[in-house]
Amino acid sequence: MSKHIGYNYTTVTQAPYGDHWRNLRRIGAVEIFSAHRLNALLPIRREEVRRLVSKLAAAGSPHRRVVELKSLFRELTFDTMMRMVAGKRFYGDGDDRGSREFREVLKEVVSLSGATNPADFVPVLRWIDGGKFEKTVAGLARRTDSFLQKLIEEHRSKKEGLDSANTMLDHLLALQVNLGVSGDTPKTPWVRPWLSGHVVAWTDTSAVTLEWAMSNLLNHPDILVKAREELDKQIGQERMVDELDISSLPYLQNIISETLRLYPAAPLLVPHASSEDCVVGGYHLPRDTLLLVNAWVIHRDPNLWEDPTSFRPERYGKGGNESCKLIAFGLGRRSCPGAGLAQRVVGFTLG
Ligand code: HEM
Repeated sequence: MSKHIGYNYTTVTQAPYGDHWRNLRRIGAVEIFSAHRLNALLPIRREEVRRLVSKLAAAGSPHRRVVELKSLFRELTFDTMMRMVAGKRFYGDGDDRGSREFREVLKEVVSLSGATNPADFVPVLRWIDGGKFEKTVAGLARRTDSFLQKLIEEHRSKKEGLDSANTMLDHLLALQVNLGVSGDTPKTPWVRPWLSGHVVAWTDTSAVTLEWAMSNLLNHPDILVKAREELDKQIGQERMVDELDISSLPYLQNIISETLRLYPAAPLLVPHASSEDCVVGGYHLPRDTLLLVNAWVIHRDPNLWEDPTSFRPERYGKGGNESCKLIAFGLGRRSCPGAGLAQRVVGFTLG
């Protein structure tokens, strides 16, 4: 995966700690994930959440009907992502052949990401598998790359119909020009890896979290009632919640934390590798050892959590340090740079 999808270990998720990784993170922090940039893209998120609400209202009327939320959440997060990144939708009015193909490719990439290839751990299996896994991944990487290249060209030529003024891609391209870099060539291979790394990490994580949050709310009617009461008190029934209101909804935030604890979207985080000999939890790890962190188990450890398998948003409100024990976004320098954005999108949509 890291060789092909990860542009030979140069995406932010796959790059080893060092100058290249630091540059990618810095570009993200300053140009993309700063409060200023995220606020500028708020109208997109607001419009996409409104579209979801309209779809739900249309699907549920005139009589109560069953609505399949999973695909609606996936559409919402995917379109929000692609409009913020590239200025166009990939479902709805953007549902052409190219968009469908890209969605399919990304779905496969995500399903093969993480720790799914046994040959990465037992190299002899590579020989038994006859290189089939690698060929599949190399094919997916080629398709992803040609799609991203096309997107970059569309933005460079300011293709008609693109809402191009303030997208992440335009900021990245402007930065390339400002840095005096002539283009996204093999010598300066960072725009496509930047896009690829972030789009893959973004795909599904927020949609899965939304799906679990809704499932938990529906399975715990008492918690749903409390969440509604908080909304009515802080926002009122007349008005739609705005992303900016989320900070006044602590109970809703606790529901998201509890969802991420019991159902972390990346249950094994992202595989880490030791850059030098070290000791973790009393175990000696030689340099270059692959380390998987099982957040799912840690989040359900009875030594750390009271009544660990129950869904109890109240556990965060007692002035304790429960939320410090959450590692759903990782910890330290490799922790998720999209955590703030994800929490905004999930909170806003639930609200
Ligand atoms: C609920 C949503 C999300 C969850 C639960 C999540 C979780 C994670 C986790 C667990 C990691 C690995 C941390 C580690 O191994 O220490 C990670 C890394 C990462 N995430 Fe997220 N993420 C989410 C949304 C996003 C979004 C919206 C973006 C981008 C826009 C994003 C971009 C990234 C990137 C680029 C990395 C790699 C960071 C690095 O290696 O330096 N994530 N995420």
